[in-house]
Amino acid sequence: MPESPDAFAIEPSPSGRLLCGGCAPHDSCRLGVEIADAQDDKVRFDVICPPLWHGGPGVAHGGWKAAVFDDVFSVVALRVEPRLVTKSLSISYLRPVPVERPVEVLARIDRHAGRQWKVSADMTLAGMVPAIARTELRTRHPHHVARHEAWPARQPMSHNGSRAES
Ligand SMILES: CCCCCCCCCC(=O)SCCNC(=O)CCNC(=O)[C@H](O)C(C)(C)COP(=O)(O)OP(=O)(O)OC[C@H]1O[C@@H](n2cnc3c(N)ncnc32)[C@H](O)[C@@H]1OP(=O)(O)O
Repeated sequence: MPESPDAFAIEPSPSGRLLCGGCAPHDSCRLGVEIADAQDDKVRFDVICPPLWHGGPGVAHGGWKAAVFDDVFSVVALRVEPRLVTKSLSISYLRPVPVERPVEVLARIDRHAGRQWKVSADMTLAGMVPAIARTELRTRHPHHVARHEAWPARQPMSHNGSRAES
């Protein structure tokens, strides 16, 4: 019998990294995120924006920063709970971040009760804070992925044969 999609959980890679599904086969984070120091409820990350993720000339795309925050938030909480999803993500973009320059991100669990997690982080570069963010995570329901797979199949078809949003 095929394994349930909800059996999925992020486990350390062969080199001990916590990686998303897209990066796990490469055994490296394509966003440029590495754990520098981990304590119980906070983790410090060394991060370098690869040139691929530039937006304006020589500076990181805002979507890269968002993905970095989403990633580090999950890593902090994944060390306690392997089955998580992001419910909300809020970012303040305060300064540009140059590509290929080391930045530091410090993420901390502010609150955890039941399925609910609140985590926040600061990005720092040479004593400046170019971005801060906070998130709400949820521990996945046991059938989270299976429900999401079933949901599009229930949506009505549009005229061109694709499924309509509802
Ligand atoms: C480097 C280490 C690895 C890092 C990996 C990268 C990390 C990336 C993490 C992510 O980005 S996860 C992907 C982005 N997040 C999502 O796609 C989450 C989508 N949203 C949801 O699944 C739900 O909104 C959520 C589970 C967050 C809701 O949680 P809540 O606790 O606020 O609400 P609740 O569970 O009570 O569900 C609210 C409503 O949604 C419904 N629901 C919940 N889960 C569902 C599901 N799986 N399928 C369909 N409906 C669902 C639920 O029945 C209910 O419906 P009603 O309002 O009608 O009662």
